[in-house]
Amino acid sequence: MSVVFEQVRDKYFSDDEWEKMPDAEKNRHKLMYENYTNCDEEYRFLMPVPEFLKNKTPEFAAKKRREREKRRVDDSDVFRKPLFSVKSFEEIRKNPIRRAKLKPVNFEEVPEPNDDRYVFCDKCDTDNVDFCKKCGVLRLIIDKKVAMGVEDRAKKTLPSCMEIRDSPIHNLGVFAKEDLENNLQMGPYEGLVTDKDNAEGYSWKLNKGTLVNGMDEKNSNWLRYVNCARHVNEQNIIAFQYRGKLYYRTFRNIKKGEELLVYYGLKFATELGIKEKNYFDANQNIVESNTKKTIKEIENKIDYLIPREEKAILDFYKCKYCFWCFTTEDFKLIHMKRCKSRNNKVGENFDCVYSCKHCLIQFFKKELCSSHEKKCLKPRVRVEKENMKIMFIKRMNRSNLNAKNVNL
Ligand SMILES: C[S@@+](CC[C@H](N)C(=O)[O-])C[C@H]1O[C@@H](n2cnc3c(N)ncnc32)[C@H](O)[C@@H]1O
Repeated sequence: MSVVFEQVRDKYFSDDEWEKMPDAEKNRHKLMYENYTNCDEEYRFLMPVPEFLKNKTPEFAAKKRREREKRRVDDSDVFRKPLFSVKSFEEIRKNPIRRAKLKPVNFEEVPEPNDDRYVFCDKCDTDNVDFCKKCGVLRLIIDKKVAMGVEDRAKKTLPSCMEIRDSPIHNLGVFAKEDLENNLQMGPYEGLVTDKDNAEGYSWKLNKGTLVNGMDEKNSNWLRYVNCARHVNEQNIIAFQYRGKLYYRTFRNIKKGEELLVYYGLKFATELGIKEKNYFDANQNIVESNTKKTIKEIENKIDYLIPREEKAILDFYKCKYCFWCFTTEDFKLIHMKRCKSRNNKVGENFDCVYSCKHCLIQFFKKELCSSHEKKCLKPRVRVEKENMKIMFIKRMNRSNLNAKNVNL
């Protein structure tokens, strides 16, 4: 609104009058006001005074003043008031971009372990990661230590509790020379690791797709002689994969003289003439095994059962200076080159070594070993996935190890 309009309104009209007045009328009043006030004072007396300029009584002037005051206050309020009403903090919608920049919330997504870290426990009937917390790890039957490439290596690795001889099933087989208990672990199945299928019937296929071919007797172990069971009742061991390797284990007690028999899997077994239907047929002959010996009895009696703590001493590749143990000869040699104890030849002064019962690292001092054990966070565990997908291959035919094994 122009200044002249404001002057006319403020001085000569009440707010109500001004509001109701049409724009043309307001304009006319403005022009009359300008003409009159702009006229020289000498000649102004000649002009008629416009009507609206005349009604400026004291009451009217006081009323106009009040209206002006009120308007000023209202106008100043416009600047003080926010343009929008203030919402409570909760109601304010957060900016999604800002929210994205917030620090990550405090949670962790625990990765699912690999399939071959699950172990099925017969007793508890549960799948466990690494080992059954109630029943512990499986006990091992250790292969005899023979260098790779040696003539007849596979037979030479045979533990003293077994024998290899003619089998009524096929050519050679593995037989128990002693009563064997349930839950004994054997292996891993050794052989050439390859990507190619072969026709020999001595390969296991691992979950990742590679094959362990035990055909070559110089580069495999005794597990290659284990035949396939013809019926569920004569099966006494099952194969399972643990951390990329294939193992066998007993799932019931085995009598002295009994042949060790595993199930090769549906496809390969079918190829050998073992039909799935007959395999699980209850009317077939039942192979009995009533060998019930306490673990203590067996442990005390036989030399091939190695308690976990001793395994490191006998089976692992040991640095001759410091007694650290390694799972392969190569690792051991690498370590020995850098071994801190090499110059002192510390190891030569000790007849006895102490191994950690969790991770199998060895120490030449008992105190060192026990202090390590307290801290050791890597309990050595045996893992078993009985519902496995490992396959035993013969002539391009792959066969899954039957999941029914699990239910035996
Ligand atoms: C891993 S080898 C077992 C050892 C074999 N008996 C030997 O003397 O070398 C697998 C081969 O044995 C034979 N075999 C194993 N179980 C069998 C079964 N139940 N019936 C027929 N042949 C079997 C098959 O020829 C198969 O290819």
